[in-house]
Amino acid sequence: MPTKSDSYYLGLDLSTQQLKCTLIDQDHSIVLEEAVNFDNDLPEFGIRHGAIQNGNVVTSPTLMWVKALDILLSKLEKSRYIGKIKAISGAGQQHGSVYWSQHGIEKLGHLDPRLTLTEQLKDGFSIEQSPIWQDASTTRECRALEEFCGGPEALAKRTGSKAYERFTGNQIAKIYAESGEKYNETSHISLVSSFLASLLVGKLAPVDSAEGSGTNLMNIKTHRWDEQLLQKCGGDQLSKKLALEPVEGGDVVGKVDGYYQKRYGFSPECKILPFTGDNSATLVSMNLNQGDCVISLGTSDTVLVYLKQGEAEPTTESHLMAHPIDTTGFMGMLCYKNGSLTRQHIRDLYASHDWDSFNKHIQNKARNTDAFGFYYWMQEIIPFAKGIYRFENGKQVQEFSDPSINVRAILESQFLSMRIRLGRMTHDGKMKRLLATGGAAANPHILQVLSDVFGVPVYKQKGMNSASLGGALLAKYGTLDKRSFEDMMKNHTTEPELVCNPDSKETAYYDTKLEEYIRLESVVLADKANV
Ligand SMILES: Nc1ncnc2c1ncn2[C@@H]1O[C@H](COP(=O)(O)OP(=O)(O)O)[C@@H](O)[C@H]1O
Ligand SMILES: O=C(CO)[C@@H](O)[C@H](O)COP(=O)(O)O
Repeated sequence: MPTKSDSYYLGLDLSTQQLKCTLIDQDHSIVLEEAVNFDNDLPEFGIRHGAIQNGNVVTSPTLMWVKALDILLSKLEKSRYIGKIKAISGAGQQHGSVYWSQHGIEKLGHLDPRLTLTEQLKDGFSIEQSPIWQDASTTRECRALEEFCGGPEALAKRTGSKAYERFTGNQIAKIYAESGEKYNETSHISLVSSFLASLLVGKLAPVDSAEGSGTNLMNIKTHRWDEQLLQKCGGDQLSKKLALEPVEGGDVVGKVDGYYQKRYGFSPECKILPFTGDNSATLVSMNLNQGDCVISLGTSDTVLVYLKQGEAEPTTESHLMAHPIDTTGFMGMLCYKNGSLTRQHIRDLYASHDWDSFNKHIQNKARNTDAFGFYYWMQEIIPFAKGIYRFENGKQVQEFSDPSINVRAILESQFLSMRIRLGRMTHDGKMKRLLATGGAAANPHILQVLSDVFGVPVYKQKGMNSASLGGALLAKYGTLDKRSFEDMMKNHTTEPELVCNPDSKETAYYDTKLEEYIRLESVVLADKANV
């Protein structure tokens, strides 16, 4: 795509299934998008959907992420923009953690441009499998942390969230308790986002405060690590292993390491800005108006809102996170584990492994029976539940009278849960628009059901990946003398495009189903098998 700009900004996104990048020019036009898909491009790591699952323990090989960066950069090297990139920022899947050995940190500081990162960092980690956000194996550590703080509400008040299995502090607490030797061998701990920034800057990079709020270790008011929580989760050594206090979006971390200048031709002036969480970066990319709500349908499903100071109270089913650029504002978030992969599972069972057949079932709105389903195929986050439950005409059933009902039922169930819980998080604040993103937002039929359930129009942004676009915008933001995100976005914001309007008859139907959904969910939660 021809462009007159001489300044480019690169955003990366290391998410569950891929490493993606977006390059924008001075006017925020996207000039390049690239991706490395872990399952397709890196099968030698033995992953499925980017991860290795062993019961409730879910990890990704740290070196796979390093190799993905090698591949992505060699793709970028062929583009003519590389020497004109002024700054890089980006995002990572939230909560995942990386355990550097002393050897790894030393290697990172002396990278040899003749070799790949993979060759040099292959022995760089004290723990080779990084725990990721899908892990659900730290329930014991979660309850202990809540008890230590005086209960889930007290922890939520202090850190923005009650204890969650995937949150980094609880993951570290498990390693500290069960793998003492490995813990002692760990020189530094990064989050996925700060890990990617560290690779680029050639030294340990701090987390940003948005990422700090996904750990259960950072005080949500001061944006500083909470010494007592560090002590509880990782003993005396944790403060040293985290090494740096969280920083705010726009604070420069450093310049790109000489390795990337010599090997790929990056400018020595190219700045590295703090990396943030993928959801936080998505929020930045959308530049929300009052009444906007982001629905991300990626590997996870998330619901994101921008809450200004004074509008935000932590709850025990949603997350309050520091906003990546508004130091006094927040991102309110709901996160579901049974997102795209569970929809894919239902597609494979009931729609011949094919999205077109799945969409045909969505379009069949004949409601001959009153059907509800709850699809906690993987251990769900909200509510904490596991198993698949179906109800037809008020009675629990093994399978629906017409099994293809499962296709609409999973979508309705996912979106009703979001609508009900978003209402609780925002005290029934009226939403005017839903901004959809993530892999499943490519499917307009799914978005129509979303629009019908919420009764509001659904919009979509241009570009394939909003988290890496958010990263590119964060990169540009960090190069401005006078930092105002609003000013930066003025004249450059492309309005998202309308995908669908709600069908008022459908919305009226869903309005009558909210109470029944809540009742049946409580039946599911009361099931003894579901503990
Ligand atoms: N046409 C489609 N309809 C529904 N879901 C889709 C479609 N295309 C892709 N997806 C889903 O998108 C998911 C990947 O989402 P993405 O946001 O790229 O993942 P990541 O979490 O790695 O960022 C896939 O697992 C797939 O289920
Ligand atoms: O755990 C969370 C948020 O708390 C997830 O949303 C991860 O951040 C993974 O993101 P995707 O790969 O699904 O984008």
